[in-house]
Amino acid sequence: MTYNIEVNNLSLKYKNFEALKDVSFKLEDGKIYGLLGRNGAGKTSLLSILASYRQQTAGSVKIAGAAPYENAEINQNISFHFQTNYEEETEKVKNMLSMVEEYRPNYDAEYAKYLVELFKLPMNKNVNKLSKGMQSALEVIMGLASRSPITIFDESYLSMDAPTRVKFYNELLKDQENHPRIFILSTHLVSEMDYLFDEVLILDNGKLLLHEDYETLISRGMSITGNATDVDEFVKGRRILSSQQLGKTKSVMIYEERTEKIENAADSLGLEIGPISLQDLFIHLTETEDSHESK
Ligand SMILES: Nc1ncnc2c1ncn2[C@@H]1O[C@H](COP(=O)(O)OP(=O)(O)OP(=O)(O)O)[C@@H](O)[C@H]1O
Repeated sequence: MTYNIEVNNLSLKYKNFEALKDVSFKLEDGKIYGLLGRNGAGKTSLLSILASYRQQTAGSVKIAGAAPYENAEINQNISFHFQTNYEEETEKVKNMLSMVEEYRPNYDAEYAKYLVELFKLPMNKNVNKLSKGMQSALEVIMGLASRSPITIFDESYLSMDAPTRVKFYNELLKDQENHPRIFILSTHLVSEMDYLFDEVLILDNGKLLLHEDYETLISRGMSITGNATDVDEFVKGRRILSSQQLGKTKSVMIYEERTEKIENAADSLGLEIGPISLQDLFIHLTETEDSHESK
């Protein structure tokens, strides 16, 4: 069975506040999705609906062709991991993992053991006695070892130190190759994690701003650098994301497909075309009025 996700015209209201507005997209088996958005954009709200922690106010969600809410068969195949408060959790690490094994049909105990050693987690320690980073590692281990067809990490790696996060990224890519499934990774660590994504979804104020293949998205942005007058002439009428000037040299980021025509035009003016990062695109595409004012 393939666990593709289809979301149509999804909306969510908390009393009168509309956290998600008419969101539609499709996610396919075997891909890693990056879910980006400014604080309060609606990422956790959306993920909570996909994982059936919440029910939408309007619209539909279909997973493997059926509505997931209160559907036990589907829900046992969706792992949702977020920054959990484990203050009250007095179980030992090994017991937590045994509990996960019981309700995740694809759980691989051998793989979990390997991950526990990789992340150096003490099996016999109570979960509430672990450091924050170790608790994050436990979340990640539970998520990876469950091998759920849909695995969602909502910033669950945030407390890990940088080397541990890299271990997680490497492991995620390795395991995705051997056991492909849908991963959804919500993150603010855009520049650090962008290489993991097959596709990117950006939420902005509860709306889906874009859903694109990573490579296509990156090829849509570029920086144009050169003599300020020539750069200004070149970018006239194009979608400008940002601009910087140092003396007579100007660099402008634009949002437009990098075609041969553009390359030739820039070349004839002696302008340099450079790539821009997903982080740059994300920052400028989700810029608000107040961030313009603070410039
Ligand atoms: N239980 C709730 N009751 C009322 N409003 C809520 C509730 N949960 C979230 N919201 C609001 O919904 C909006 C979206 O919140 P959400 O947590 O989904 O955003 P997010 O993109 O995950 O943010 P962050 O990056 O800061 O974690 C915010 O304005 C938030 O205040």
